[in-house]
Parts: sequence; structure tokens; C-alpha cells
Amino acid sequence: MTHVNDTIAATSTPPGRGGIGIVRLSGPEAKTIVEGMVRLRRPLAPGRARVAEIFEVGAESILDEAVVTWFAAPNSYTSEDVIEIAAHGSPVLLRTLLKQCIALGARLAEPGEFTERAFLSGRLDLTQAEAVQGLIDATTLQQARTAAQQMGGALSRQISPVKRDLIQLIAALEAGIDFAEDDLDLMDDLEIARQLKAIATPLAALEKSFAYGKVLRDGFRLAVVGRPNAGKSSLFNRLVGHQRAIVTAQAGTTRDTVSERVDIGGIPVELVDTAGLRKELAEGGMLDEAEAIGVARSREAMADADVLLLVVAADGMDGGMLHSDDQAVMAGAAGRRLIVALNKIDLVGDQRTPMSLEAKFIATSALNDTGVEDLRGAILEGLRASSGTTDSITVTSARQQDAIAEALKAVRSAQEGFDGSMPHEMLLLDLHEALGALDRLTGATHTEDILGVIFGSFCIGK
Ligand SMILES: Nc1nc2c(c(=O)[nH]1)N(C=O)[C@@H](CNc1ccc(C(=O)N[C@@H](CCC(=O)O)C(=O)O)cc1)CN2
Ligand SMILES: Nc1nc2c(ncn2[C@@H]2O[C@H](COP(=O)(O)OP(=O)(O)OP(=O)(O)O)[C@@H](O)[C@H]2O)c(=O)[nH]1
Repeated sequence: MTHVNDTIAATSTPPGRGGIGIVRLSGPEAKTIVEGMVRLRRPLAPGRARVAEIFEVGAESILDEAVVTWFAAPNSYTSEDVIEIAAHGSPVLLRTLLKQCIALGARLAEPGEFTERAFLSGRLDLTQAEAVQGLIDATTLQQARTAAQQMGGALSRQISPVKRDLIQLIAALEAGIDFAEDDLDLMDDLEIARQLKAIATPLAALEKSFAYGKVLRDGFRLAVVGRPNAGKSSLFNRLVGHQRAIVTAQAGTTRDTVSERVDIGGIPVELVDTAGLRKELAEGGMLDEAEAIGVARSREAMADADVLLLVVAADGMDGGMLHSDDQAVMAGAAGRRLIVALNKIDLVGDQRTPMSLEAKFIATSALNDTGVEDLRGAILEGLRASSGTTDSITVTSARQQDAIAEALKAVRSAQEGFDGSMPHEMLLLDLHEALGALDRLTGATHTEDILGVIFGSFCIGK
């Protein structure tokens, strides 16, 4: 990416037709360029929206009536002069406006270049800039909230006291080395150990938060499994919220896996309905070819899933015992999260539900839509238990996670070395490494390489 101070332009609204479309410019020439193609009733003023006729450069014919806003440097998103033309959202019109901007001296912005300029001017740090794209990419409200929090500097605020402590400790240790002969009042070992711990603790909490951050960002896959006719497709449809999978009274209705992305408590979940377990049929050679392929796909779906939802029909429980097929699923779930839905609960009295089932189960009736909310709750609760809470600041990108993990590793190495009475020069190496990792996290000392990777993944016009 180029960092010269030229003027960039891009359409900031998504491609396609819409009520309004915005062309945005940033740079020293932005105002002159726009003034070269609009007729204003009143002159542009900082922070004011102005209605303007836009004309075709050279031909003088009117192209649109638009709203033009000038954000005067340094009070703008990029800290440069920014001009926005909010025109009607016709792709051909917006294309023409952008072409005219280029003809009058602007350069087409590269993806993420507006936000990159905001970063380079110091308005945003790297975690905030990444959060801008996170917010744009959000598909659930929870993702949007987390990104907005980070865009507001929540992660940076968490990091900056850690960095401050680190710098203070480095300074104190260096002073100790430089003035070893002088009789200075130096930090004692207990205090050094205490400070190392104070640095490691918040880093460890942040590192841990990525387990949830990753789930929040990428979601997870949940396979609905169980014996024929247990009500897998019915329950799947309840979770999806509409009749996605075919349901009939006939066992073996679902032949292929059916999947759908849903939002469960703010987490994107890929739900997969499977053809189910058809062991006896399969072993007896009674499956036709399509069914046999369906069973193979079910197995793959089960193997790929992060979480298994085993659906058991409550009315089919023989003396309260689980069928061997279901027991096999439970045994095979080892290590993965398993939730058991005791479905068709409407067909049995409560007295028949307790059974040899040791796993926690949720009583459901896909028919009456009961227990489905509990099921969603159980799915989420399990995730939170295995990946941490939602309350703390969440690390959401692998880049952030790498930087934090590296900083933590260096601090831990310092802690271990210190216990083994490592010389302070060696401790300092670790501490400088930790500081370097935190600098990379927020972009305090940035290299072209990381900037290219981060901003290159943005949308154009951002
Ligand atoms: N029309 C429009 N909507 C937008 C943006 C934009 O650039 N234009 N944004 C971005 O892409 C986001 C909002 N972010 C922004 C952040 C700061 C400034 C800004 O100009 N800040 C000035 C103060 C301006 C004022 O107070 O009026 C500053 O901080 O100095 C603008 C947008 C989302 N919505
Ligand atoms: N009474 C009652 N019937 C249900 C319930 N859930 C599903 N059923 C019925 O059970 C039958 C089988 O439901 P499906 O959802 O197709 O079951 P499945 O497990 O996907 O079946 P396969 O496709 O054979 O694997 C249908 O007739 C459903 O209407 C329930 O909670 N209560």
C-alpha cells in the first residue's frame, strides 16, 4: 500500500442498486475535486450536509441531486479532508461519479485504505481498525457488540496498563544494571516477582478469551443424530425456525444431510440434520444405494461436528434403557460436547423419563415446540463452560491471539528464569520480547507486512 498523501476515492456503499449510494473521498484535494463537479446553493462548511446538483464534467448536464458533506481535516474519520457524496443508489450513476473523481485527480482507494489512513494518523490503533472489519462482517448481534466494543478501544484499554507495567519493570531492571555500583534503592526480588505476576495475569485472561472469541467469530457445527423416526428433522426444523427438512411418519425420511446456518444466542451455528443411525438396516444389507450413501454422509457429519445433539424418542425407550445405537453415539462422542434431547415427551408421562441415561438430557417435544428454548440454552451453556465467559473483553482475531500468546510466553519465561535466579540481563530479553509482541498487537511499531495483511482484507471504500 502507498502511504503518500494523495487523495483517494471509492464507493463506500455495497455494490448494487439502493436508495442512496455514497462516494467518499479523503485527502488534500478532496474538496477541490468535488467542487469541480457540483453546483452548490451554499458553500461547503465543515460538518454540514449540503444539497448539491451534480453535473457531468464537460457536458454540463445534470446527473443527480445529492447531499454533499465535508469533514474538514483533522476532524474526520481519516484525519484528512473527507468529502462524502450521498447520491441516488444507481450503479451506473455511482460509477460515473467515481470516474469523474478520478478524472479530476483522485486515485481509486485500495481495500481498507480509509481505515488505514485513520490508523496511520493515530485515530485508531490496530485492534480498533481490525474491529471495524469485524463489525462489518458480523452476522449476529453478539458479534456486532463484541466488534463495536473493540472498535471503541476496549482491548487497547486492557492492554495499555499491562504495557505500562512492563515498561516500568524494564526501566527499573535496567536502572539496577546501569547503577549496580551506586547504592540505589533497587526493587527487591519479591517486588519483581509480584510485578511479573501482575503482568502475566491479565495476559493469561485475554489469551483464554480467544476460545470464546473464535467460537463467536467462526461459530461451530452441530450435528443432529439419532435413530430413525426419533424426531431429528422435526427438532432441526424447530431450531432453524422453519420447515427446512422433510418430516414424515415414515422411518428413513431423511436420506441426505441437510444443513442450515442459524444464530443461537449470538453465535453462528451450522446445524446439520443427518439421515441418522441405521445400523441394523445397513448391516442387514437392506439399504438401497441412496440410503447407504446417506448413512455414510451422516457418519461424516458426525465426525466433523463440534457438538452432537442426540435425539432419542422418549416413547421408544425400552424399560428406560437407551438403545444400543444411542449408547454407541454417546460412547463415540468422547471428548466432544454431547447434548441429549429426550424427544416426543408429549407421548409419555413424567414417570417414565428417568432412566439409565447418565448424561444430562433435555425433554423436548418437537410436535408441541416444548423444551426447544431449553435446548438452545443447553447448547450455549455448554459452549460457555468449555470456552469461557462472554463478559470479559474478547480477543477475536488469530493475529491478536498470536501476539498475546507470544507476550505471555515471554513473561512466563521471565517468571521461570527469575525463580531460577536468572541474571537480570536475561530477564530483560524476555521482557523486551513481551513488549515487542504487545506493540505489534496495537500497531505501536508496525511493519508494512502486517499492515498489508490486515487492511488488504477490508472492503473497498472502508
Ligand atoms: N456517512 C458516514 N457514515 C459512517 C462513517 C463515515 O465515514 N461516513 N463511518 C466511518 O467509516 C462510521 C462512523 N465513524 C466515524 C468516525 C469519526 C468520524 C469523524 O469525522 N470524526 C471527527 C469528528 C466529526 C464530528 O464530530 O462531527 C473527529 O473525530 O475529529 C466520522 C465517522 C460509520 N458511519
Ligand atoms: N408426538 C410426537 N411426534 C413427533 C415429535 N417429533 C417428531 N414427531 C413425529 O415423528 C415422526 C418422525 O419425525 P422426523 O422428524 O421425520 O424424525 P427423524 O428422526 O428425522 O426421522 P428419519 O428421517 O427417519 O431419520 C413424524 O411423524 C413426526 O411428526 C414429538 O415431539 N412428539
